[in-house]
Amino acid sequence: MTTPSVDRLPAGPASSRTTPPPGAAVPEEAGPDPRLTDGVLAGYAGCFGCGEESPHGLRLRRTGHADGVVRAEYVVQRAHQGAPGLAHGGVLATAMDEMLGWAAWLLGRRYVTGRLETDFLRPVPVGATLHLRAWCRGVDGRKAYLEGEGRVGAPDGPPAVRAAGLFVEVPREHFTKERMN
Ligand SMILES: CCCCCCCCCC(=O)SCCNC(=O)CCNC(=O)[C@H](O)C(C)(C)COP(=O)(O)OP(=O)(O)OC[C@H]1O[C@@H](n2cnc3c(N)ncnc32)[C@H](O)[C@@H]1OP(=O)(O)O
Repeated sequence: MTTPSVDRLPAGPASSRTTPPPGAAVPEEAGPDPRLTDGVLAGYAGCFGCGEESPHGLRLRRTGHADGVVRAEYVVQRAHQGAPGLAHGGVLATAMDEMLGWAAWLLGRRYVTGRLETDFLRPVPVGATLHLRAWCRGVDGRKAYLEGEGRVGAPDGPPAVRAAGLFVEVPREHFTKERMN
């Protein structure tokens, strides 16, 4: 069995709900502002995507950002399997959610995922390093439109996952009002 050629797929997974409307501008990157987080999310160690205290988490490691593109690496762990030896699709979607979230927060406002769309292009083995990137395609009021991809083995390796998301700006209280403890 062969892996389908990604060249025959559409350029991105975006539906109309994750495509910025005409005229939506891409704002200047504001950089992570510690005042936005109030200690709630900045480098939150318990984060399943990036936290060091999440034992089975993805532990995404940011490798930098420039020109509006944030980059990270993710090494697929045994705890992240779906089929034997291969990453679970939901885990890969989580990695993309995290990446798009970072790209949104770099705009200098608080965002949460409203909608996440994912294309899975090829299987990703346990032990492989996924090279991830994400960027903003536009902002329209409270809505930010993000895109990203993950490539296997190298930044220019074969694409394994692509995502598009709609993130919605929320007030600080969003992160405290529904907490159970
Ligand atoms: C340094 C920190 C780094 C952080 C990285 C974090 C990465 C991880 C990110 C996450 O996973 S966040 C957790 C998962 N997401 C959530 O828990 C969000 C749960 N949903 C909500 O809280 C609310 O539904 C939400 C804040 C998204 C929207 O509710 P609101 O009442 O504030 O707004 P509203 O429903 O009026 O929607 C605002 C606009 O967004 C649109 N919208 C909202 N959800 C949508 C959706 N799913 N699809 C399409 N459009 C959507 C909606 O139509 C509307 O468009 P218009 O302004 O044009 O009318």
